[in-house]
Amino acid sequence: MQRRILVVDDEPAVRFGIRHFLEAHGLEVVEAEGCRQARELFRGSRPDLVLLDYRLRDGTALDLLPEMRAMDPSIPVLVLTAHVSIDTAVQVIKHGAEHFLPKPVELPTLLMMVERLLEAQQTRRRQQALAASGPEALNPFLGGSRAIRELESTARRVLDSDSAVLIQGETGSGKGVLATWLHLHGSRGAGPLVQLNCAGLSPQFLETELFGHERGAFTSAVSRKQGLLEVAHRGTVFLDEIGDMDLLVQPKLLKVLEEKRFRRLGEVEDRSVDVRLIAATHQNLAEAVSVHRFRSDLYFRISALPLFIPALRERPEDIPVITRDLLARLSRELGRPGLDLTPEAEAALRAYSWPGNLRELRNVLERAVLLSCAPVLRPDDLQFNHVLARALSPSPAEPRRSSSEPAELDLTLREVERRHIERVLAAEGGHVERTARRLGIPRSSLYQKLKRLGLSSKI
Ligand SMILES: Nc1ncnc2c1ncn2[C@@H]1O[C@H](COP(=O)(O)OP(=O)(O)OP(=O)(O)O)[C@@H](O)[C@H]1O
Repeated sequence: MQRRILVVDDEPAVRFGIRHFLEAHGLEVVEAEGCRQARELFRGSRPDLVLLDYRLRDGTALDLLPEMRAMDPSIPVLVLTAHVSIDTAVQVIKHGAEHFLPKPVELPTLLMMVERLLEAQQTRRRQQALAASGPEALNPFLGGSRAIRELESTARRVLDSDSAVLIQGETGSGKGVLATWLHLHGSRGAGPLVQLNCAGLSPQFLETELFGHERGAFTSAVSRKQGLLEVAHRGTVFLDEIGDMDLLVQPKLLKVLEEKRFRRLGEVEDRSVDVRLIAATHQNLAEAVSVHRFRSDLYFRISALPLFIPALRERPEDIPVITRDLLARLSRELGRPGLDLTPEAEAALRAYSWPGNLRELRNVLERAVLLSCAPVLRPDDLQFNHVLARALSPSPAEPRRSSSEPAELDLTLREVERRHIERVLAAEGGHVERTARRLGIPRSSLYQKLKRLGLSSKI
């Protein structure tokens, strides 16, 4: 990730000299000749550091410093001045500058200072991000199966790239956990991680969430709103269920990815933004492209680095390790030290088909720990949702029939409805809202049907 420096000086020759030197050392430079332009660029081009001449034609550093601190206090400002006096130095530092340097500047000294300030800023941001994620951050690569080892090695290879990542996997398989891990361990780990689930969002809502709006952009826009893309500047945007993104919004997202620019609703000028996109879906996006539910250009853009999370049933050998990790976490969270399980319980966990993947495993264990007083869990303590599991993967003795088979014709309408709801519910991992959407009925109607048909929505 290239760092951007805003150089504010009214002398073009000074700006040219600094730009030339910093660019030769891998930094990107944007220039402003006075306070007005500096304000615009600070807001619009989002620099990582500012080099600010003390005296400008339309003001001094003392005017700009408090404004810049108020807009983003994490961006260090280094003041350059030809009139060094103790009083100026004290004023400049008091107004929020990180340091000051006498003019004419010695370029190697300037570079050293810039690099140190950028490094300190990066460390500070990373520490804040790790502290916010907590010591309990989940490890997405637990287990020794070949599938999970391959996932880890691919994920480590894409860590520091700026290209978009597409995480595919069944519901509850840990796509969100992997996205958080990629952000925290990548070169943007010190920056913000902003998440949005696109499922069920109207195009208007999705657009204002992503791009923000100006006051008065539409009737209910009573105040200005920052979009999530802006908030995620220098960090990562995690768009969950991207397959559900409305076709009207898709080209706008593509523009941001290609041009690194976007516009708030109701705004006339573009803003620049630097974000990495991590997208996730449980759908087959290539299939969605083939039926024109997803744009092929956006698909190609976001699927440059695809990661596939294997379903839990495809790697039963990992279940014991994951279970012990989850039990250790539950021990701490619930204040129940020494939680363990019998070999028979472990075998039962390995034998189950886990339609809800890791989310379901965690829920089964949590329920067992809460309902059992004993520290060691037995098979009886584990309550599996066999209805869902059967609906998703029927046993060989009871093969799923195609609708053309005569036996289907004998089913009552109620039974057909029941089976269909079971299947969709299983495919959506027990997620009622998504199931209702897929069935095309309101959530409240689905709850009524579940109750009437004696089905459980719990995963
Ligand atoms: N590596 C892991 N270790 C322990 N628990 C995990 C792990 N990954 C996921 N989980 C559990 O599964 C839950 C679901 O994870 P996550 O939200 O990342 O899945 P997902 O694939 O994004 O789900 P969805 O398809 O519903 O968006 C987590 O809240 C956590 O309880």
